[in-house]
Amino acid sequence: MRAVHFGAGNIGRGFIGLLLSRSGYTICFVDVNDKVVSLLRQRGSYTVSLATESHESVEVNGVSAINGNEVAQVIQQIASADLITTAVGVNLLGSIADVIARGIEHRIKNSLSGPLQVIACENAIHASSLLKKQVYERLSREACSKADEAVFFTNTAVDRIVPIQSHDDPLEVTVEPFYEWLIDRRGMPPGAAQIQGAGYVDQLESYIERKLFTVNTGHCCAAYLGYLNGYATIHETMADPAISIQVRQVLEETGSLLVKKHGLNLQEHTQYIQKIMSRFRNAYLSDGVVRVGRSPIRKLSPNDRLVRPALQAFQLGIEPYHLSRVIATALLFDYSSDEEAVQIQAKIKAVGIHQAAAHFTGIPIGHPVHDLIIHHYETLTQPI
Ligand SMILES: NC(=O)C1=CN([C@@H]2O[C@H](COP(=O)(O)OP(=O)(O)OC[C@H]3O[C@@H](n4cnc5c(N)ncnc54)[C@H](O)[C@@H]3O)[C@@H](O)[C@H]2O)C=CC1
Ligand SMILES: O=P(O)(O)OC[C@H]1O[C@](O)(CO)[C@@H](O)[C@@H]1O
Repeated sequence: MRAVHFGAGNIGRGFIGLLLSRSGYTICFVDVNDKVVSLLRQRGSYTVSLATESHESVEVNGVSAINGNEVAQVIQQIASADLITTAVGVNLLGSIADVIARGIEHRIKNSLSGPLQVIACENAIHASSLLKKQVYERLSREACSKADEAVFFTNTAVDRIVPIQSHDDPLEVTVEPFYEWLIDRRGMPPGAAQIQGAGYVDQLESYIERKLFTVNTGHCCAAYLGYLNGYATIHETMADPAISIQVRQVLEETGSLLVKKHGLNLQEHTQYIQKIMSRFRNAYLSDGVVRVGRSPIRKLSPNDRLVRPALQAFQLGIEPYHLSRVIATALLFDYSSDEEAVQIQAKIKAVGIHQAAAHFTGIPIGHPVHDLIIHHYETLTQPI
């Protein structure tokens, strides 16, 4: 079985590559980082170590790599692949859609048989459907109808914390021991092999929202509060009892929404929250608040981990008081090396917080949730 994986970064090597290799796939990584590509090519392997006391590690062997700019070679790899996976960042899916479309056209033109499965392992709701749309925009109508029969874009939810790495070996990647990879059973090619360690579910939306509104909402809550309070890492931030309480409050709020919307069992969900908070406290992971808070415009967008649960909660009669505070802290994230944080600060300066909040969240001025965001923003920025 052959897989082509776009994005040989932290999650690509530390999670997706590892599980695919264990399941018997040979993996060809496609990346635009020359150093990573040439090292993977030279060695054909890399090390994954666990963020635990014993720091156990495993070798991932039999991998190859291509630079994403070597388009003809990427197309050749897609021609013979059973599976394409991605972990490049949801906003970058458009930059790989072209070569994937060309690979699919090549398969169709040369009557290469066998189904091709495509799984976009990004932190977003229905990222594979988004990638499908971007790929189909680049295909002829005839190719689209052929692709309908042979190419299966399968939605997924991926969960494993893999921070920015700082090893002497640039390929080594340290990951937390926990992982969850859930795949929508309905999007599977008939008779396709299952990936060992992944779970296959029928109602993916509830799992994606459970993960996005708990792991990712809680994580960015810790990140933005940590940043505002001068902490460097999530672990340090979570050791501050006042912040830990606020993370818990926001997760109780999203928990009420998830229980009401998806009928989750409250007791089980409470345990899920406890597990997530203990993952954030892992002392063997050094995860910077600026990594977890990265790309605040994406995180503030209407379908992401903050605004989507806030508006859904509001619609179900739950006041998103704590979520609104996290939104306000995201608007206060002024890290100068983050391009999106810089854009947000420039917008606030240019048009004021009321309009800027409406612009980034899509929540109009005058909406009760907008009022709540402004209330928190003003409280947080009040001189002491
Ligand atoms: N790191 C984590 O803990 C988790 C990350 N994710 C998601 O996985 C995705 C990747 O995140 P990370 O691995 O943390 O980021 P990363 O920055 O470590 O890896 C992204 C990789 O994609 C490569 N890339 C960029 N443009 C490309 C292109 N056009 N073609 C091929 N490769 C390209 C980059 O060079 C980099 O190696 C994001 O969507 C993130 O939200 C999901 C769950 C966990
Ligand atoms: O990768 P993103 O979407 O920028 O957000 C960072 C988040 O993703 C993760 O990397 C993995 O879920 C978390 O560490 C964090 O919640």
